[in-house]
Amino acid sequence: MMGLQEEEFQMPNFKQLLEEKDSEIMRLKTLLTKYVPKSELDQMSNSHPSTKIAASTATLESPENLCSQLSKEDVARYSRQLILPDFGVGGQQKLKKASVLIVGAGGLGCPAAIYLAAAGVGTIGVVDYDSVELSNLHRQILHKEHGVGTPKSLSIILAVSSLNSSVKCVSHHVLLKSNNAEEVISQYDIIIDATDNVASRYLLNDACVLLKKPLISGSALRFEGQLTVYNFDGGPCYRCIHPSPPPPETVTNCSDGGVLGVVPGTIGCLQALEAIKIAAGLGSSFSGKLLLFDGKEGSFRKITLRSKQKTCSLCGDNPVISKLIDYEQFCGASPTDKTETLHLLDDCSRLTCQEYKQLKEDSSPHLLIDVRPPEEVAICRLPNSVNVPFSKVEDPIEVEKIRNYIQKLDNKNKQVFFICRRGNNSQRAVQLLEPKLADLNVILRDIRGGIQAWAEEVDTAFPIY
Ligand SMILES: Nc1ncnc2c1ncn2[C@@H]1O[C@H](COP(=O)(O)OP(=O)(O)OP(=O)(O)O)[C@@H](O)[C@H]1O
Ligand SMILES: [Zn+2]
Repeated sequence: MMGLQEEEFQMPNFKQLLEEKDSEIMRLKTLLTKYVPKSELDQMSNSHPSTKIAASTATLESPENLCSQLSKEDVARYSRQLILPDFGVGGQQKLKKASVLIVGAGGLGCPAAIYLAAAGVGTIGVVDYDSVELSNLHRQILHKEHGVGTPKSLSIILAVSSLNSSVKCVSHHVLLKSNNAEEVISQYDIIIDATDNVASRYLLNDACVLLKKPLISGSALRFEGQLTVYNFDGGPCYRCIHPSPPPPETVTNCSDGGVLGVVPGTIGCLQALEAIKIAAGLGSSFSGKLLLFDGKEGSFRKITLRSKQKTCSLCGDNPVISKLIDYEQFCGASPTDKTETLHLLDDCSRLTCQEYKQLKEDSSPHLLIDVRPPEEVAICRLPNSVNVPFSKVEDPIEVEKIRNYIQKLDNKNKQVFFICRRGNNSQRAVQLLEPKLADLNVILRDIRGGIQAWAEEVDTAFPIY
């Protein structure tokens, strides 16, 4: 390792040495074998080395030329990757010239950004409209406690530039939408999708196909992650694989499903790796392939995807999409819809947190059923609530249990309240149980906004998750 490093530090002297001694020419040629194809070197040996090498400088980017573009600091900083046989000075130069846009400064975007900066990608752009929250810090590892409340895109570029001040960092504090996506994306060579919603996936895919940019797509939920590269090297685009979006209610986000921080960390690093490979001219291992990572099993699987489709409405033979569309309408959900708010029940079947608080203070007999999963109930719960997870609310054993609780209530107007995290499943539970408990002459109601509204409106010391 040291040998190569030392030789590269001496590069500026090579030209002079070349004119003086043939032995030095041989030494230079040995070094050249690392960067110049053998056929080119053979041709060089038939004529005067100095002229041949000068000619090759223009076309082949000899190390002499390449190294003159890397500063002494660059050589020292990147020395461990400069000596990589398939990467070398040429790869480093390409990285330095490359620009990568990371859309989403969250669990995937943070690790991707920091590894790209460490590797020496010339320009890194970061897009995010959101600000740092405390619940981000377990996985969005470039944001800091003192940065809670600051724009995520700014927080990332501060971390990136303190690691590598030679990287040009650009913060785009915007929600990427149809009206601004092309303007931002067109400024970069490679795009990383580190977002968390379907509308953004289609938007990025369409913009990348229209602007002919490779798209490195990642996702992570619970213990599992996925990675693929779209619109690269003749491979499919996102629409080739998913011509239409999934129903919004079938999509789970990290805020509802949970995620272990290392999982997006792993996928974000792999996104950075693919970006580095593409930028350095090494290609990608995931065009038309999907990586499935299972953190619980500790397994990686790579499967082959459907190839690029001739019938694809975007990248096929007769495309019908020639400009960006309204993705919120297309997907039935906006990129900022973190949580759904359902209105399933009439007002008379709903209670506000304040009304419930009053009822408790009046010691009015009632039953409070918490329909969150036990993992969430273990985080926090209201006193005297019973837990019947929503997934089991129609289970005959659970229904029987609820009937027994109700029968033990000793007032005439038997009141049963349902609570969940945000007030959606509690409404669904009322709807499902009303017919099953009709014979008990009982009033079923839900608590609007759930535990979260309680924490925000009634008891601010109550945890929010
Ligand atoms: N169209 C978009 N334009 C800009 N930023 C986006 C867009 N879509 C998603 N994002 C950003 O992508 C990031 C994705 O991060 P991540 O999946 O880790 O979840 P989160 O939204 O920060 O957290 P949580 O889901 O826990 O609330 C978010 O910071 C979000 O603001
Ligand atoms: Zn396609």
